[in-house]
Amino acid sequence: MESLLSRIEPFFTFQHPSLAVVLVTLLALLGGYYRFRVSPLLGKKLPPGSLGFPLVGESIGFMRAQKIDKTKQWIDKRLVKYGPVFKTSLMGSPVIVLTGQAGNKFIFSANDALGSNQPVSVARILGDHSIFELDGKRHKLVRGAMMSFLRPESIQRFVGEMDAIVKEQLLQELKGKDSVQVVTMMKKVTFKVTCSLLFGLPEGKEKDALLEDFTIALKGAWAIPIDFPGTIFRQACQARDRITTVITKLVERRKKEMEEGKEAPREDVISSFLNLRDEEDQSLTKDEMIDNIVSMIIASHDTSAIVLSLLLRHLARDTHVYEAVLEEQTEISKTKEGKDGMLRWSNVQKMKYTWRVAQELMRVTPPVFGNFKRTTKDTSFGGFDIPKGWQVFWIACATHMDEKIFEEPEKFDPSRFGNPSKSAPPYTYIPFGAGPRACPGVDFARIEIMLILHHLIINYKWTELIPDEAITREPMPYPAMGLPIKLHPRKDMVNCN
Ligand code: HEM
Repeated sequence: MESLLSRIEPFFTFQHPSLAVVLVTLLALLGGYYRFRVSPLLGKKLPPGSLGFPLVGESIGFMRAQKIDKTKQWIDKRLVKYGPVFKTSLMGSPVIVLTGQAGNKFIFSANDALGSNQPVSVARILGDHSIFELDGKRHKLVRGAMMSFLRPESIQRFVGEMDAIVKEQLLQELKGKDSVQVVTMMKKVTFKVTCSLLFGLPEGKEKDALLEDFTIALKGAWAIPIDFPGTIFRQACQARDRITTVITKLVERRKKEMEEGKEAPREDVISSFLNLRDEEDQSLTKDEMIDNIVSMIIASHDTSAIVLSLLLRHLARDTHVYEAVLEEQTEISKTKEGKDGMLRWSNVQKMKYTWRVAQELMRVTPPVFGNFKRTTKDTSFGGFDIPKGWQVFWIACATHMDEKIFEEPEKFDPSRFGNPSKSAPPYTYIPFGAGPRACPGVDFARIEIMLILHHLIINYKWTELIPDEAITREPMPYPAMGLPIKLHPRKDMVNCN
């Protein structure tokens, strides 16, 4: 009997135990996928669209379109095929794209079905405690600390200081040069302004290395989240780790100085974070501070650098707008308020036409293409179900280039702004987002952009060295070759204000 049993072959045998492990794992994954991804969707009316391949989704096509500045076309193709609400999958998450004024209003107004939650790659770079990930009381607490520096009343106090940093940096970047690469220069200047005014970061090699790491980290924030040697995402994660080390040292040094009773020359974001207490009198954790410092640096310097680079590109091509900006800035330079020759808040308030040019530029080429929210519960919009846990994506160009909202949208026309008869309806002009999570840095950015442009146009005319240089999005829209320009000085930078 025993020998008989030993001769009976089981119905199915595994020659290799590892094969069994693989099969069981696959079945478990499929079971999990069905239970968590498929079964909650049964019976729901999802918007039309394609989720593409697992994990990768439609990210490759989307990113390719970004690279050649054809993202609007990528969106338009889906708008035509599926309508104003459609589904896709980007950067590792299923996404519902909402377009148009109603879609924007649904996303931007206080809506308890929508929370903040970025795609996997963005969250890894900004950190789990970033303001972009926070909701409710914690979001209000951190945003309040940032706003204490970014509201107009606070900025007014340091416009002169900002002007001095801008002049010094421009002088350093431009002195003795007859050509310059605009993108690199603008990144350096805006990084210096952010780091000095908001964080008191000292000059030196560490600061230069930090700028390079921020550039790498930002590229990876919108990459496919494959953490494998050589991928953009892996490089970005490594850059983020190096950034964490530097900022941790900075926070610890400042904490020690505060404990020793040494006051910072001026209160900045780090000291404000260190002094912050929640309703239970608890301070922010170290990770909360680091993630929010990183988020603020990423949110602030690259966006302003883009607007400035694109402004210089536009002004080199559009003589009419260039002359009008020059005229306004020349007038302002004659009536500077500060006895020290620095521009002040009131001077910048007079730069009305120049700011309208920047606003029109951000309509045509929004620096932030769009952003993600995540549903905290099942919800619906436009007759479609949006399941809990899905990403919802708003897109600026979908309303910015809509001819029903902006007459002749392809035409560059700064007079759209400041003309009440042409003013855009709510939730349609959204380069800074809208609602309770709208960009808190809008005034900081406006002042910084106006100051930098003032000094450049008062001192130089410029021409592009690469005619018709294209735009690429990485994910921000930069001139593809960094916008090299030839400088034609009006007078010596050193003698001018
Ligand atoms: C031209 C420059 C800028 C543009 C176009 C811009 C655009 C935006 C956009 C579109 C959002 C997202 C809104 C949303 O998701 O609903 C945002 C958020 C944010 N921006 Fe800006 N930004 C600029 C400059 C700045 C500056 C200079 C700072 C800081 C000094 C800053 C700090 C932030 C922060 C902290 C958030 C998160 C707000 C929150 O979640 O409550 N930004 N910005």
